[in-house]
Amino acid sequence: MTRLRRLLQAFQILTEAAGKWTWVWLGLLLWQGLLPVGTVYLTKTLVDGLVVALPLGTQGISLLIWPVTGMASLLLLGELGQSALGWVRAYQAERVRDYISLLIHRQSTRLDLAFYETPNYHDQLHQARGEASQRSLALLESWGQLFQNGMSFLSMFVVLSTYALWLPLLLLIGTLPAFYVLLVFNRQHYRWWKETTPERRWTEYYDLMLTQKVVAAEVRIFDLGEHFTTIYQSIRKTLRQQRLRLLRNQSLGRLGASALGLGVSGAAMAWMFWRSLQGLASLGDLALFYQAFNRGQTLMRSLLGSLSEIHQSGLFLENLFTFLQLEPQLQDPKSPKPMPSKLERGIEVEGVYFRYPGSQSWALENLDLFLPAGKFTAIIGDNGAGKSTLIKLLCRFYQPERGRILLDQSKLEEFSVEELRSMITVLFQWPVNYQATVTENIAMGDLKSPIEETRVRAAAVMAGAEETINRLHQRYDTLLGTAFVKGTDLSGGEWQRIALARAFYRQAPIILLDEPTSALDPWAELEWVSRFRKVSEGKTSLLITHRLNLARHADLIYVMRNGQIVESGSHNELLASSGSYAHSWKAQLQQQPIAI
Ligand SMILES: Nc1ncnc2c1ncn2[C@@H]1O[C@H](COP(=O)(O)OP(=O)(O)OP(=O)(O)O)[C@@H](O)[C@H]1O
Repeated sequence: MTRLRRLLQAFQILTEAAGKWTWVWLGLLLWQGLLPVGTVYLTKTLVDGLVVALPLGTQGISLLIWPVTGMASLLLLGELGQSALGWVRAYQAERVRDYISLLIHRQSTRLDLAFYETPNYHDQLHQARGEASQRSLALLESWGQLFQNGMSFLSMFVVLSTYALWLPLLLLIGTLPAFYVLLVFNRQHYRWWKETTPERRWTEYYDLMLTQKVVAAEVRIFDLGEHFTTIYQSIRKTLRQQRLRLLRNQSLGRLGASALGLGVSGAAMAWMFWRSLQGLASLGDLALFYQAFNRGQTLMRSLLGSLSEIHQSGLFLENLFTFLQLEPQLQDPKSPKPMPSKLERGIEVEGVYFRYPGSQSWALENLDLFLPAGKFTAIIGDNGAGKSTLIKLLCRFYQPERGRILLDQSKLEEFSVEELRSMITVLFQWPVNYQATVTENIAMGDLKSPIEETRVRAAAVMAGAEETINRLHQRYDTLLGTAFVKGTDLSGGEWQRIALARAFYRQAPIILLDEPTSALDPWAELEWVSRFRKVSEGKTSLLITHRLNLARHADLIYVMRNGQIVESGSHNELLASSGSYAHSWKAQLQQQPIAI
């Protein structure tokens, strides 16, 4: 029942994708489906006409004019129908492929970030994406064939039942073993395909390691090419052997089933010859029977073949539907609170505990902190202290397991996720280098409104990216990245400035920056921080950094360790308290006299 519902769902997707062309397609299939019975009848008329006309010599020609003209017209119309069907199918195929990609892409961006943390999600995505459009098209094709061949078979069924009712049944029985073999193989193949998803994803991973620019330099210097190739080939070998074994078993099964089918048609033909020898059937009857039985058998085979294809495609499409039905866990409340346009009090994090999905250890453990509205706060801390995790929670990519985060005294989950995120601009620790022009790279910070050149330039100035941009051959119109023709690459620090400009382009009241200067030199860093103070005036900003030189400019500094705040205060207060901040500050002074 579920399977039937799934098949109807798949059909619905296909009609949504192809629109009115689905009906044109069905009309053409009906037409093509009815053609064979017409041909069979005309063959009988022609043969019977020939039997009468031949003894009359040339005078008998008039008896043959209609059957011959009819036959020629049918053949011509058949060809026309076939060409039209080919075109409509190609059109549908394109639409269906794009529509399914659209569904998958929309769903991928709708789901929580947490989904990306689990291998299960990647398997599901791989399964949904890998075969979805291919299988939907196969389903479309199979339905078409089922419909067309079903029509033809029904008409042949009527023709054959005029000789004996058991003949069509014999056709059915002769094809059943082959159908059974197909069903069994479909299941085996699907099970194998699903179970080996992780292996196939590993091969994709090694393929990327061998072909992508980001890893090309390391692969060469550490001579990893042969290592990755060997692993790739070894996984592929196992997969290949398993699949070939499945195919070999299927071929053997199919061979046995076909032999049985041949036996059945031989018996039916023998019966008909016997009848004609007894004078119970004319020559035309014999020709009609031969054609009808022969075609009937082919039709029956492809009919059952289509059913088996539908069964198989249904199995594969199950993954697409499972994926499309995944629901984000972070849902908007029924009636979200209106978002304040400006923060009055600030953001409070109270007793927050958080573990990443599947992880046993706390990334944040009883975290308490306050980001005052309109102030510049900095967090410093060891690697793995939980600083980036805090940013992810503030953006509501995840939900704390315990504790709460308040924005102007309302819990984050009381707001709509989209509205909350539009209040925040973020520079992540590893920003994305988009293969797009400089303007687009910056304007991607806020594509909700049309791109404004003046805003783009202002953001570039704020991020200290203008000098770099002015050096580029087409300035703001230069395509960044080298994956496409005419693209230009930037240095790590230059890319970071572009990403920062993107963050500034979005004029949001909350600014979260995760190590924004990690790729900048110390001189640029100091210049950057004084500019940032001006840019962020009146905004609630949080800076995560390992550089005490930057943190010291903040109104409030937190020191984080093992998911907790261990020290807090202004630069001077922290120095006076002689804790780990003061200790690190002194150590840094001794090591980096130039940077201060
Ligand atoms: N996606 C993840 N899944 C599981 N654990 C994670 C994930 N991301 C981070 N962690 C773990 O959570 C803890 C906090 O990580 P986080 O990235 O917040 O540290 P951080 O303070 O930003 O470190 P760094 O200074 O190195 O950037 C670490 O122990 C880390 O191993």
